[in-house]
Amino acid sequence: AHGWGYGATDGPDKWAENFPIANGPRQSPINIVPKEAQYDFSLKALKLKYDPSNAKGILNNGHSFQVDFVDDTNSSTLTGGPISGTYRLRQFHFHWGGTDDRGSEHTVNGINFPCELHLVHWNTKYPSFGEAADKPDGLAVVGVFLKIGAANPRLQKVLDALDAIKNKGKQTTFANFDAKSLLPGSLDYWTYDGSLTTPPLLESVTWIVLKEPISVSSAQMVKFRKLLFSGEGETPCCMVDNYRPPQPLKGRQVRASFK
Ligand SMILES: CN[C@@H]1CN(c2cccc(OC)c2)S(=O)(=O)c2sc(S(N)(=O)=O)cc21
Ligand SMILES: [Zn+2]
Repeated sequence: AHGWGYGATDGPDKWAENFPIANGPRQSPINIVPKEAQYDFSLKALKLKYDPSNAKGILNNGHSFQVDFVDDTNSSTLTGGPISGTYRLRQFHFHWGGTDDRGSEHTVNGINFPCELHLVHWNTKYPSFGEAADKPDGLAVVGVFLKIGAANPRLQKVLDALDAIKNKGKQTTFANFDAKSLLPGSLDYWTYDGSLTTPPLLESVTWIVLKEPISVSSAQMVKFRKLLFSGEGETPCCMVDNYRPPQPLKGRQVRASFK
């Protein structure tokens, strides 16, 4: 079965056995070296328009937890930035570590952050998310680093919902949430062509990684780590270190929207 995870026997080093694209030419995440990123004056400003009423539910999918959005209209969209056309917000989720010194997927000058937020959008030139997911311009994911500092009140509603979805497969309603509230003040970004960072590792993602992190406190990080990879009745296994390490750049150019 395509059971994959983040452990010693099913983790990132084993994914190529079932998903050979793991060794492909445009895999994610990557280490971002700001000095090697090329400023591209033609890159547009990111335009993120999110409607809080599109928030639907929150789910523990056994790899992370995700907040799902109704995506049958263009009321929550990403436009501008490095992409052309309109991409719809599908879900957001996080990756984090067992301790505050690791957890992000992208790194900057080799530095890990304790957590990374991904806002997943799909290209409306395709009829559905499923159709878009394996096309080279199918998905656009906005990545936001979380840095240890003051407690982030914008995260609290998400963290307070986690007690209800402790185990794999559990979900609950999650209404009226403004995903825009999770974004930092600056929308300066790095962008490059990449992939899903989890199986099926499809090379369909235009990555848009924001330069400015948002804050999270150590106490808030403890709440992420109370989630379980395991299902109810299984041996409890803490959901931590659910990140793929940086992958080879293989000649790709990372562009910057800022000087
Ligand atoms: C488990 N994988 C996540 C869920 N998804 C998923 C589910 C089913 C099929 C599929 O591809 C056909 C993708 S997803 O596309 O929403 C994404 S994006 C993403 S990340 N870390 O690169 O931002 C992780 C996942
Ligand atoms: Zn992700």
